[in-house]
Amino acid sequence: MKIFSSEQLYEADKITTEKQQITSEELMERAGTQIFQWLHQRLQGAPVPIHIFCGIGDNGGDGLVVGRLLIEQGYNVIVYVVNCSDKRSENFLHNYDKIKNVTKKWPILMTSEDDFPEINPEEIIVDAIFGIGLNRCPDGWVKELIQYINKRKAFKLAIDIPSGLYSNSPLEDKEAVLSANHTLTFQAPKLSFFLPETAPFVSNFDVLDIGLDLEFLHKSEPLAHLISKPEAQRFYQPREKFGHKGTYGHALLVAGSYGKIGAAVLSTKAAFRIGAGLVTAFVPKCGYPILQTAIPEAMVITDKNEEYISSIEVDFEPSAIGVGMGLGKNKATVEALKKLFTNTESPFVIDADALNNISKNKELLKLLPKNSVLTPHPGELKGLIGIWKNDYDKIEKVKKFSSKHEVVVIIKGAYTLTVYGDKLYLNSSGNPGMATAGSGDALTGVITGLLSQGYDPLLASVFGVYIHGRAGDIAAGQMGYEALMAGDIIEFLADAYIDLFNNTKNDEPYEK
Ligand SMILES: NC(=O)C1=CN([C@@H]2O[C@H](COP(=O)(O)OP(=O)(O)OC[C@H]3O[C@@H](n4cnc5c(N)ncnc54)[C@H](OP(=O)(O)O)[C@@H]3O)[C@@H](O)[C@H]2O)[C@@H](O)CC1
Ligand SMILES: [K+]
Repeated sequence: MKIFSSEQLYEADKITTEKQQITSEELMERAGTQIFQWLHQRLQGAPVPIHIFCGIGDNGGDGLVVGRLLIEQGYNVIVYVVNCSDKRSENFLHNYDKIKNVTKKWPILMTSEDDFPEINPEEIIVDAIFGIGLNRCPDGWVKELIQYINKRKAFKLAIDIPSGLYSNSPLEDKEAVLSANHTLTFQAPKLSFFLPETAPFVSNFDVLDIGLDLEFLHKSEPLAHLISKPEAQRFYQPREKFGHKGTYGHALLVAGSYGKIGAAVLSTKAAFRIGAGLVTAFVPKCGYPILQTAIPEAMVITDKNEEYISSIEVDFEPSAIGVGMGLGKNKATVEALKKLFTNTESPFVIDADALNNISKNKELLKLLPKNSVLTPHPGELKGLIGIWKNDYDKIEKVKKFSSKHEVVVIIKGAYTLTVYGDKLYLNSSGNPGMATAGSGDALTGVITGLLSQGYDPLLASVFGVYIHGRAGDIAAGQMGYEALMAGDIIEFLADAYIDLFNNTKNDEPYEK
């Protein structure tokens, strides 16, 4: 699914009305009807009071449509107009007029704190104050209204986007954003729904198809791509009937130090489970019996050093190399990395201590082989690009870093973001249970295993992140979030592959 900017959505809106020969009021009626149906399906006529707060732009217009349709259906609706500006939109005025045809209760005009209503916990709030047309930070009594609503325990449903949030630019004041329990957004999710600073205001969301012009949406280059099952299905490369283990490559995992040999075990296992033909682990001497016992399928080469890696030498040309998991920061390890990056042609996945070592020894950056995949968590990312002002600044910095060094950067998080030059890919699978030791090692093994089978670095990253998250989701479905361990993600990679083509079950991409 594509994620568009607000400018693109306005353009789509305009083109749709022209091509479909409908008025923008008719398009608004479509949008409002979708929200009404969503609510009606769930409420089934329940007499619960529904408080609809409407701004004076088109988001407010949507709120008025929803109000009218709910009143017509016999619901108990109270409509408020948050009268924050004199410039009411035409669509707002049109629907303001129309609502008086269905009720004697004229919308309540709010102009100050004195107008804030009493709202009980079991009631419902619909937020139609500001949509994608927000053009400055809410202040004064409107900001106080947002804070007042946030303090109410009633269920809060945001229309299109929680009021106070920009769809694709940074947050200015987190005190001036409505904190929704659910968001219903039109046509395409907004970039702010996925970034750590802004996503919590959105909670869960559904995308409502309001029939914007498909041709325009198709040909427009989006801000980002959201990856869920349909996209992942297209990325999958089927195995050949006459393939042999050599067809699927020979992956090398360079990992582990004394006390952290588990990182090598996890990444090696994951590379196997994702389908690499052969996998060799390169570990310090102390890791030898552990690896050979834990994974009989793997080959093991040891460093000459007992406790950490000091010189990486293998007698074959790996089809892909994953490096960094549990390596430690020993000087000799840094030297070994330098040599490895300089002398190897194979595609790389660079993780954990390899990233930390690069951050501390920036000369290593120049040695990074082109098209390497870097998998930092936020702390490791800071080491690479420095601190950022906000999530949008972070994205710009990572784009620059990716272009400059010609690498793929995977920023791990609730919605893992893969950056390749100007291109952004947001992952929809995964869950909080995966915030556990070793799940990053599993991801590195997965991507290395995919590279080794011939997936190109960007595809291996985006597909690998999805399938790793999906394995975590299926695992969590069986054992819950808390009990989930990294080893379980690896075991469930099998189910994630099978699930890829099981179209009977929804992969619930937005339930975070
Ligand atoms: N495009 C689509 O696909 C479709 C879009 N649709 C809907 O339209 C919505 C966009 O509507 P929109 O453009 O009228 O903007 P909206 O969000 O209502 O707010 C703008 C108003 O608020 C005001 N204002 C802004 N900031 C403010 C502040 N801090 N404090 C106070 N005032 C502030 C600003 O006033 P002004 O700056 O002029 O004073 C202006 O009047 C979109 O989210 C969706 O719900 C659907 O109906 C159909 C398909
Ligand atoms: K809203």
